[in-house]
Amino acid sequence: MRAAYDRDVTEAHHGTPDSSSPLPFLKGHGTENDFVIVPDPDGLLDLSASDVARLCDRRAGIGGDGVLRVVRSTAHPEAAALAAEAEWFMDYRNSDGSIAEMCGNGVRVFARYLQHAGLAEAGDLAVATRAGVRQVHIAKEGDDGEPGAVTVRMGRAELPGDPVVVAVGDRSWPAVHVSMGNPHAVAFVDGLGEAGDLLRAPAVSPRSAYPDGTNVEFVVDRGPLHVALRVHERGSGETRSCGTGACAVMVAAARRDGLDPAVTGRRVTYTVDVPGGRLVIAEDTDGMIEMTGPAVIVAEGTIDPHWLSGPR
Ligand SMILES: N[C@@H](CCC[C@H](N)C(=O)O)C(=O)O
Repeated sequence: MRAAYDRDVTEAHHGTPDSSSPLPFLKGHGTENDFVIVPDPDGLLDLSASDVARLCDRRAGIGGDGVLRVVRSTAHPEAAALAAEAEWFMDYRNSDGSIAEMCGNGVRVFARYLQHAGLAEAGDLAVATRAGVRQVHIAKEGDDGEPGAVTVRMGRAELPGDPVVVAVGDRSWPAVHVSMGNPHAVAFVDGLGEAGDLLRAPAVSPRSAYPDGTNVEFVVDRGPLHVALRVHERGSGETRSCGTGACAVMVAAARRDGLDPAVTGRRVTYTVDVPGGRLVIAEDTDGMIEMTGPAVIVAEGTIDPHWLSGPR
């Protein structure tokens, strides 16, 4: 499978989405936050927002919460300056085609793709993202053949401390404004059902706190150092998991619980349950946040370029 795939990447597709060459793709997920992975090592593809939305369409396309385009850093204008630190750039897009600064599950799935394609080995590697370079560790396969978990050093959280409010219908909750490179509003609720069907984005005020929109997390306690969340993602709707969201939740929960590693001098670790699984998130005394969880490649194939460039 890998040999055929390598041939596809290196020989079959070099062109734009409307060229006649088949376009290789893979499908992967991290705690069911799922992505269409598009290898484009030389940065030749110009995926428009509507191309991305079409790929992510769960009925008429492949389906995913977003697209991970895999580009050599040297071949992408936003990453060329990072090329000395990270060979590969994760060009992440939400399922509506919008660009986001960072995707925590995405970067773990991205690393798994590199390993799957023979472009990286288990161990440490660096990935360039719009939020900067992220260090990733792929654990070795277990004796049972299970792929090792993927850990990413997510950087430090920023908590501006401004009061924000999240509302769904006639219910509202005070929320914590957290940036993980991308924006989050974290609301502690009594039950995850309180957020309703989340078919539409919750209202967040003041809107000036989030000039570019935001991701919203609803959180309940499950036990000591253990929380669960639902998330409505900017640009993707409700998803089964959000890595940056889980990190934002971890930090908001830790501060609420009076735990700040920079003050206590002790690393703190939370278990964060998401609808699609479980993430383990730790904050170190220097503020560095590490997220660990599964990352899986489930399929690979080719996209018909005529379909992608066809009538909308
Ligand atoms: N699912 C992601 C976050 C993706 C970006 C987000 N929707 C945004 O617009 O900021 C994750 O795992 O972090």
